[in-house]
Amino acid sequence: MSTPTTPPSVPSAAAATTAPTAALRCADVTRTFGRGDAQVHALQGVTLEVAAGELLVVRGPSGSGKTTLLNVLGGLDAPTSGRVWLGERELTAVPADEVLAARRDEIGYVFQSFGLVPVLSAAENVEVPLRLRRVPAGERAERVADALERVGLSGHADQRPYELSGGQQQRVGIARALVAEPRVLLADEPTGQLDSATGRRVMDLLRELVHTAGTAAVVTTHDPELVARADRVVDLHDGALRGPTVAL
Ligand SMILES: Nc1ncnc2c1ncn2[C@@H]1O[C@H](COP(=O)(O)OP(=O)(O)OP(=O)(O)O)[C@@H](O)[C@H]1O
Repeated sequence: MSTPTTPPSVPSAAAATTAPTAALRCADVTRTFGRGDAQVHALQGVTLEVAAGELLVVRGPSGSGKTTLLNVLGGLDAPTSGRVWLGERELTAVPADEVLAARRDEIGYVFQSFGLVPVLSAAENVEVPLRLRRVPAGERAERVADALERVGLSGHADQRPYELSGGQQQRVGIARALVAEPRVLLADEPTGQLDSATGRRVMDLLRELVHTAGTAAVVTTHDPELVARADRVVDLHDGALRGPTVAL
C-alpha cells in the first residue's frame, strides 16, 4: 500500500510579504476631560484600523465619544494615553508642526454643518485646501472643476453656499474634503442636517468617491440607514468599542 505523498509546501508570495500598513490606526486610546468628580472618560481603550479604500462607520448614541474619537484620529486633539498612526507616521509621537502639516496634506474633513465659507463661491470653497498646499493656479482650476463635476455640481461653481440646498452644500463640503486626494477622510455626522433621502444620496456619493479614490474614511453616525452604506461598522458605547466588528 502506497502512502499518499504530500506536495512540498511552497510559501506563497502573498504569505511572504508583510501586511500593508493601515492608512489610519489607533491603539489603546483614552481621552479624559476634567478632573475629580467632574471627570469624563470620553474614550476608553479604543483600538481600530482603517484600510485604504475602506469606509468605516462608527456608530453610537449621543455622548458615546464619536466626535472625540474623530478629533483624536485627525490630530485635532491629543489622546490622554494611547497612540495614533497616519500611515507609518505616529501622529502622537511627532511635533505639533508635523501634525499640522499632516492635517493639511493628508486628511480631509467633512462637517455636519458643512463648514463652508459663506462669502466664497462653491468653487472657491473647494479650492481652499489646494491654496493651503500651494498648488499652482492653473492646476487648482482644473482640479476644482473636476471635483465639482464628481459631486454633480458643475453648474453651481459660482454660487455661494446660501444659494444652494443643504444637500448641495454638503456635496461642496465633500468635494472640498477630497479635492486634494487625502489619504484619510473623516466625516462627523455628515448627513445630520439633511432630510433622510438627501442624506442617503450624500452617503452613497461619499462611499463611491472613497472607493474610487482609495481613501480611508471614518464616518460617524447614529442614523441606522447610513450604517448600511458602510464597509464595516464599529459600535461605540460610553467611549469604548463594544462587541465584534460587523462586516457588511
Ligand atoms: N471639551 C470637552 N470638555 C469636557 N467634556 C467633553 C468635551 N468634549 C466632549 N466631552 C464629553 O465627552 C463625552 C463624549 O462626547 P462626544 O462629543 O465625543 O460624543 P458624541 O458621541 O460625538 O456625541 P453627539 O452624537 O451628541 O455629538 C460626552 O460626555 C461629552 O460631554
